[in-house]
Formats: sequence, C-alpha cells, structure tokens
Amino acid sequence: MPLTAKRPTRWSWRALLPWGVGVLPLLCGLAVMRWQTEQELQASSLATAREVGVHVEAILDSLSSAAHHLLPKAGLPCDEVQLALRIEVTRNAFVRSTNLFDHDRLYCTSLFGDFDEPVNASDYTNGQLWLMNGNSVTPGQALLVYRVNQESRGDRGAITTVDGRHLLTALHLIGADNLVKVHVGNHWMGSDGQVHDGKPPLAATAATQYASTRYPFDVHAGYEEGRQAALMRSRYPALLSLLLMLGLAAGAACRWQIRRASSSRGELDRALDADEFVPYFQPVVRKGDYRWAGVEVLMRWQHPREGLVRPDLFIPYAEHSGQIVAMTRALMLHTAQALAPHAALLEDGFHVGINITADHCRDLGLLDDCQTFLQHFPPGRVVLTLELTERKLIEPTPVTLELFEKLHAMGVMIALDDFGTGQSSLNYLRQFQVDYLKIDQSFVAMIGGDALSQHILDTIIELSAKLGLGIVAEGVETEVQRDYLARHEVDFQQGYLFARPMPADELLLALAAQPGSPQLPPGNGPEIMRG
Ligand SMILES: Nc1nc2c(ncn2[C@@H]2O[C@H](COP(=O)(O)O[C@H]3[C@@H](O)[C@H](n4cnc5c(=O)[nH]c(N)nc54)O[C@@H]3COP(=O)(O)O)[C@@H](O)[C@H]2O)c(=O)[nH]1
Repeated sequence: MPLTAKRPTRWSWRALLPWGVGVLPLLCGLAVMRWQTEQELQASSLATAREVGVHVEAILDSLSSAAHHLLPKAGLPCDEVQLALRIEVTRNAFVRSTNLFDHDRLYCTSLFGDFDEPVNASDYTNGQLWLMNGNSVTPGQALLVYRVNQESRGDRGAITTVDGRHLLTALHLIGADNLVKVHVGNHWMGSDGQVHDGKPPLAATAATQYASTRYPFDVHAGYEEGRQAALMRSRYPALLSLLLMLGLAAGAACRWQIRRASSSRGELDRALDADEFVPYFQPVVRKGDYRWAGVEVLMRWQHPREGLVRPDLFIPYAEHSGQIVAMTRALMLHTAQALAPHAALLEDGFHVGINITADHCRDLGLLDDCQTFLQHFPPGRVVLTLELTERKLIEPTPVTLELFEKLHAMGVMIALDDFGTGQSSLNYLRQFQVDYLKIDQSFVAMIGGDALSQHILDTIIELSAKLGLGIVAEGVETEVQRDYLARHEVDFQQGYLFARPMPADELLLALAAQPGSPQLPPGNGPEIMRG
C-alpha cells in the first residue's frame, strides 16, 4: 500500500541524516574554535619563549661584560687581581662570582681568592655556556656559567656565573601559565628550578621554541594537555551552547522534513505534482437499449513503484487530509483533456459523473472547476453530474446552498451516491436540489434474496419516482439483477455486467465501436485505434 509501505533500504539514511545535519554545525563550529584557540595559544607560547629568551640574553650580556673586563687580567697573580674580580661582582646585578683560569685551571675567584680546580672547555656549550646543577659553594642549586678565553690562549680566560634563581624568576614572572624551559647544551631547567640532563620534553599543546642567535641556548614553551579544551570552554561558553542549540534545531528540522516528505500527505503532494492521478471510466447504461449514456469517473493512482493503485487505498486519507479537492481538480482536468478531443464520439447529453466530497462544498471554488471542465466541450454535448457521498457530512450552510443553486443554474446535475447506506441520505434529499439517486450496490446485491431486502430496494425506487428524481443502480453483476431493475423502470444501470472501469483509450475505442456511433474525423481517433 503506497501510503504506508515500509522501505527498509531507505530507513538507514533517513534515520542517520538528522543526526548528521545536527552534528555538522557543532563540528564546524568546534573546528573553527579549535583552530582559533590553537593559533592563540601558539602565538602566546611563542611570545613567552621570546620574552624569556630576551631576558636571559640580558643576563648573559651582564656576565659577558664582566668576563670581558677581566679577560686581560687572566694569568696575573691572584692577589693582584682579586679586588678587580670583586668590583665586577659588585658592579653587575646579575653576576654572582667572577673567576680567572690559566693552563685550564681555575686559580683565582672573587669569593675565595686563590683557588685550584680544573677547567674543562668541553663542559661548556660552544666553549661558552654551562648550565650546572650547583657547585661546591651552593650544591644542588642551578648555576649558569659563562666562559671566555683570551684570543691567543685557549687555556687562559675569565669565568662569570649567575644564580639559577634569576632564571627561575624570569620563568615564573614571564611564563606564569606556560611550561617554559631554558635549554643549554645537554641540560635544561624548568619552573621547578632543577637542572635536568638531556633535551627538554616537548609541551603537549602549542610547543614553541626561541633559539638565541647571540648565545648558545634556547627557550622551550608550551602548555599542558587539555589547555586548549579548557580555553575553548572558558572563551566560548555562549557560542558552544548556541552551536549545540543550532545543531539540535537543524537536526530536528531535517527530521521533520524527512518525516513530512515520507508521510502520507507528502506522498500525495508528490504524486499530485507528478500528475500521477488518472481517470478510469465506468460506463452507465440507460434502460431499454442499454446504450452507454455516460460514465462515472473513478480515480486511479499510477504509482511509479506500486503500479496502478485502487482508490480505496488512498481516497479515505485524501478526504481526511483535505487533499482530495486538489486531486479532484486535477482529475477533472485530465478527464476533460482525454475526452474533449473525441467529443464527436459522445452523444449529446452524455453524462460524466465526478465524485465530490464535503470539502468541495465549503466555498464556491467548485463552480470554477465545473465551468473550466464544461468549456472543453461543445455546448450540450456533456452533462456534468456531481456525485455526493456521505463519507463526510455536507453542512447546509448559506455558502453550500448558494453553491448548489449556482451549479444547477450552470446545468450541472447532483446525484446522491450510495443512497440508503448512510444516516443523512434523507436529510440531503430535503436540503439540496438533488437530480439523481444512485442505489448502493449492496441493495442491488439483495435482488433475488429475502423478501425484506427486496422490499427496501423497491421502496427506494418508488421514492425516487414519487420525488421525480432520476435513478441509477450500481453494482449490477448479473442478468437477473439487470432484468429486475429494468422491470422496475430504473433509468440507468452500472456494473461489471456491462463494463468494468477502464482507461480513456479503451473507453474511446469501445464508444467508437458502438452501433450508430458518430463518424470520427480522420486522424482524430484515440491513440489505441491509431496504433
Ligand atoms: N471522492 C472520490 N472518491 C472516489 C473517486 N474515485 C473513486 N472513488 C471512490 O473510491 C471507492 C472505490 O472506488 P473503485 O475501486 O473505483 O470502485 C468503484 C467501482 O469499480 C465499483 N463497482 C462498479 N461496478 C461494480 C460491480 O458490479 N461490482 C462491484 N463489486 N463493484 C463495482 O464500485 C465503485 C464505485 O463506487 P461509487 O463511487 O459509490 O459509485 C468508491 O467509494 C469510489 O466512490 C474520486 O475521484 N473521488
């Protein structure tokens, strides 16, 4: 059944798409936020590394200046130069000690005067810098040592030192929220103030490096794991909630749209746009000669996958949803376009019955539909009959009464369909100017049955005669039924005994084959006849 058919192959994407659409804005937003925070952390990390680097360079400038002042004194006796060593310590804020070495032995220090300790140039990166984990005076306390030798003598020169706490202050003040490390040769110092061996580990987030071009050291900076997520949460709480809501709304809208498109209503709308509702025609024969006096137009749905669909599978829903009005309008247009080019095949006053429901009677729009239909045919060739059903009750409002009055003025006939089956048949008879009664097929099926059933049928026939109404019996399937109805002067009969509902080509072919049918103009026959 087209309106409720399940399509398992399409289920998966239908279920997944709303999730995809919902998550997409969130993912895009997160990607943009991630990129932005990454750039921000990278820039801040680099700025910190550079700032710490410049500060360390300034400290080293101080050490270098003191060492270069003392360099010419290297090799002189310690008691001659000791004062000069101490003056340099006093003059330079960062210098903790000054020392002279000769023949690769430290022989004079600002702290002790005469001294004797080996100096190994290979301990110093580029022969210039050594990050030590303390010395004999302050063991375990970081010390940065600067060494310079005389140009002519590599084993003679000056050594100056700075306390590691000066570096630590820079790391704490400049890189307070950053993981900053000063790296010299095979040693590095982090914000714990300890000197470690090897290369410093890379930070988990936004790892950057500043390499000094003036001294052999570099500064590593970066942030701990999860820093970026924390920044995103603190920086964009409103945007995150907005994205979440946007995602939810997009997902819900997508879900609604898919449901709508796959709903019965959506399916009927699609079919209407695709012009899939086509007319079938069931002939109505008149008493006496049983010639085809007209047709009832019955809707069929030419479904692209299901094939030809019976109306009882979709008409009840279309009537319930109100879409039946647009569908009937399309059906009337199709009918006119199919029959009008072959109007010569129709005898004058040929009845065309169209089923309408209560929804058609709410305004005067039906007048235009009928007008348009009749305009397709030569005047008087076709009598349009609207068949009212009781599936939905028609209220006798001023608009409805005006509609029926104007329809009559236009020459449109009204028939009460399925007469006798509903509770309103008699009310309809009183309220609207009815022209025909269509006896429901359930009464026709009673012919030859029990006496009571037959009595009801006889009463309906009598009633129509007394009221001066035309009468049509539908659902005639046997000759017994046909003859009984003929004996009771029923004007018209309709049923499988005479013909089943058929497509337009078949109808036109059959009409042309009827004895005494008017001659068709050449090349104007129905498609089926030309083929
Ligand atoms: N509002 C609209 N309702 C419509 C329209 N087109 C059809 N319908 C209604 O759908 C119901 C089913 O119609 P359908 O399957 O086309 O059945 C019709 C005939 O085929 C059937 N019929 C005719 N002769 C016989 C017969 O000898 N035996 C037998 N068992 N069935 C027969 O009866 C249906 C005609 O019914 P009715 O309209 O009451 O004359 C049906 O309720 C249609 O009304 C539409 O465009 N709009």
